[in-house]
Amino acid sequence: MHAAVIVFPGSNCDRDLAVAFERAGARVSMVWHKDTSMPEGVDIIGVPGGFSYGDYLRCGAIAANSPICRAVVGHADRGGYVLGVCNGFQILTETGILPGALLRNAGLKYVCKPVDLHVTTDQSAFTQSYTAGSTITVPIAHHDGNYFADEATLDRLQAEDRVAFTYARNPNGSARDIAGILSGNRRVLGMMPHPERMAEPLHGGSDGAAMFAGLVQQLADA
Ligand SMILES: NC(=O)CC[C@H](N)C(=O)O
Repeated sequence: MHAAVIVFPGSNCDRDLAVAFERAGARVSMVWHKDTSMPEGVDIIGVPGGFSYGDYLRCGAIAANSPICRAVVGHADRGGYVLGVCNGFQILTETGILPGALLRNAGLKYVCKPVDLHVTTDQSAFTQSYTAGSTITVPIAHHDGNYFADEATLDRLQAEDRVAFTYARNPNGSARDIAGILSGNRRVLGMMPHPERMAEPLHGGSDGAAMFAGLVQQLADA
């Protein structure tokens, strides 16, 4: 399984994401934001967390218009897999690959701490290694993690079983406690918490590792 991890100026979780994929058995290519295409045979694109372009004008807004993001959109349009974590989730909403937007945290503060997440669905390559209804612990680290979408979009996400994770205790004001959502074809996941930062015992927990293991298993079989 071949994963590409995008590197923007200001990314700070790109290496963490690459290591999480590698430890699960994937081959990883790092791809610079000025590139215009993916390496041959990429199965999944990881859009990492961080502060792409210094979070100007809004988190993810400039990255969404970077040269490489045209290739990310093309990959998603062709039914390819994409994982966007934190700033990556913000970038995926800014490109329109995923619906909604990430607003300033309700408490107007940067929040950095482990949080409990409910796994809402196991019906995706990202969440198949978890039990639906179980609770996992994964850190958050963001100031713009307050998921917003109009009521019709939120209803549709829930009706289509596309809410992947919800917060056990909402840390940022997200609508309906949403921490992560899937695309309509279930091949794109955007989430604010960082599974790659809780992926081995030295991180203080390894609940995030099952996501990468599940992806490698599914995409190796594909
Ligand atoms: N860890 C991250 O990716 C942070 C994303 C963004 N810079 C924010 O603070 O909201």
